[in-house]
Amino acid sequence: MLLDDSVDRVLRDLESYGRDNDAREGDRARKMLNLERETAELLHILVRSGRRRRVLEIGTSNGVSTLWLAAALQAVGATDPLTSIERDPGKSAQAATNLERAGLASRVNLLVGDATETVAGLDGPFDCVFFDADRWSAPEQLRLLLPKLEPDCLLLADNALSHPQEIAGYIAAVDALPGFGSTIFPVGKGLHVACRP
Ligand SMILES: C[S@@+](CC[C@H](N)C(=O)[O-])C[C@H]1O[C@@H](n2cnc3c(N)ncnc32)[C@H](O)[C@@H]1O
Repeated sequence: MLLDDSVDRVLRDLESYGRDNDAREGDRARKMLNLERETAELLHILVRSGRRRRVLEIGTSNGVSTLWLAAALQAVGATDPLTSIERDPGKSAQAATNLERAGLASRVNLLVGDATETVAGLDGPFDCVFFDADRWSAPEQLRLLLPKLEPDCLLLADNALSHPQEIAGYIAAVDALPGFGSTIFPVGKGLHVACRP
């Protein structure tokens, strides 16, 4: 079991809520678009086994992946909170409630705003970044983050297989970075994983 029962219960509720909401909502902006459980498990294991401690998430939605990341940080005893960015204040407020329910609120700093603008104002350093917002702006966010990444750094991005054209710019930008190696895990919508060992 990767998670405490209390956290797992909240996530099971959110999975069911997200499924129903996204099936009902015609407006994409109102969908939760949560990470699939198997992708979230992989994310959790990578962060936890790699003992990541300074993690940034781009694209909170209502907090499904945020809970998985926060639980990984709790498991490794990280002292810094996860930073997570979302432009929709309503979704971020839902994430705050969900983190509270899971007992993980103190482990996350939720920021509301455009990801690129917000990233420009962050100090870092980060040893892991999870990109899960719009894929077009991810290369610019990566560029802004480069001086704020620790030498030992893990970069994660969802939708590598579901949206290959949209994510191509991000993957090309990672490939152009000296010292990084990467692969795509064919899980869920495809998780792109890059590290600089
Ligand atoms: C795929 S969902 C994130 C799902 C979330 N990681 C989870 O597992 O629950 C993408 C989210 O990113 C947000 N988003 C998209 N583009 C953004 C941007 N440029 N800046 C900030 N948030 C953005 C959307 O509002 C949406 O809630």
